[in-house]
Amino acid sequence: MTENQSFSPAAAPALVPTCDLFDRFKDDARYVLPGFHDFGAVTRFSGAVVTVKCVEDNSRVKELLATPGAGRVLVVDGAGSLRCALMGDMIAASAVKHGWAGVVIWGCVRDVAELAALPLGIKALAAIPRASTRRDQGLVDVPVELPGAAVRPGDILFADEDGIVLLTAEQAAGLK
Ligand SMILES: O=C([O-])CC(=O)C(=O)O
Repeated sequence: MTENQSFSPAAAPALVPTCDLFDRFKDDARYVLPGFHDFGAVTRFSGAVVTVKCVEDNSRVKELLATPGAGRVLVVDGAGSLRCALMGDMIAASAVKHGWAGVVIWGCVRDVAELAALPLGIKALAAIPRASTRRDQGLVDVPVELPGAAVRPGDILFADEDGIVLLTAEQAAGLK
């Protein structure tokens, strides 16, 4: 168990609109560049970040989303690969069952009709039927990149229809 996995749901961040976060923090906040789309039934979500860095191998994504999420958000740095999906309906259903607030994937998903019915925030680049090949590769809880924004474990992510904003835990604490 890592430090982040002890994150308490009672300390969940407020659901502040991303545009309000810009108005407050300006360029002291981090903004993910456009290109992500909503695939889950939840389009507004926030939570402390857990990270995975993996390329065309969703071994770590599957494992992590089968552990208690406690309202956190999994950020998957898939290097933007459009060649295969890093999450489908089975893994996403597991995330719901385990209490994750959302999953942001710099890469693809599949089973999008089923994903659209799940009470989970899901932002990804696109859909593709092809699944990834599990080779037991991938890094957990490391600094990762999304387009336009470096992401560290323990950051607080806010997502809504306007996009994705990242704050440090210290910045987010000031919102309360
Ligand atoms: O198993 C996978 O790699 C992705 C998938 O189809 C699922 O989550 O249902």
